Amino acid sequence: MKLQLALDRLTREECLRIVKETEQEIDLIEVGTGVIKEYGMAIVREIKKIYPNKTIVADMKTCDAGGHEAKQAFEAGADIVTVMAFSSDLTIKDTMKVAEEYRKQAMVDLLEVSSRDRMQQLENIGVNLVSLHVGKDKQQEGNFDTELFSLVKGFEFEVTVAGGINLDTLPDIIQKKPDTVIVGSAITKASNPQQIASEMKRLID
Ligand SMILES: O=C(CO)[C@H](O)[C@H](O)COP(=O)(O)O
Repeated sequence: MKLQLALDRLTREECLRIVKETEQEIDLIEVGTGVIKEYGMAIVREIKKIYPNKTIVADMKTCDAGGHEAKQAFEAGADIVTVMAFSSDLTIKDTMKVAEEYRKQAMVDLLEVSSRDRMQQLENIGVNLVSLHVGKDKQQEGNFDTELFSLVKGFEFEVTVAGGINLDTLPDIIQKKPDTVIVGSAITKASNPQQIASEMKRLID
């Protein structure tokens, strides 16, 4: 199981500091959507240059123009881009096609998807990497709940999970054996990010 650090609602300087403090503990670095909106592809390029051996996720949250946005991120050094599950199949297919051309990956974000029919459609079009995700706003009603795993039960997807995951909720999530756990605020807003990341990594390993 891998640990993905999500950099959201942070300045460039905060991003660089937190990654530096936690680099030994984390497997993947996610450049969050808001950070990309603030700094563009420049920050993806900068982080990849400093950490060439880390897998960089550009959380583009693409919902249209999939091929174009995927190309932008891969050209900047991203290894994985995100595309929304509720977008058109054509958008998802174009994103995956570009990912294949670059020998990279597209991750389909399941935010607000609750239908297993949609999961079947995603499987049918060749999706293999998905993210079970409770969005930041929705977290006001509760953080990631392991009930969400029922959406992917019986499918062969590689599964990542995200949505307010912290040290209290992590043990139950680990029981469900996702491939990757994505953690943002619990690490980035901690007074000692390295300590929290280290405790999480210990639980995951
Ligand atoms: O994609 C995201 C928000 O849309 C975040 O990356 C994801 O939710 C993880 O961050 P946090 O642990 O703070 O919820």
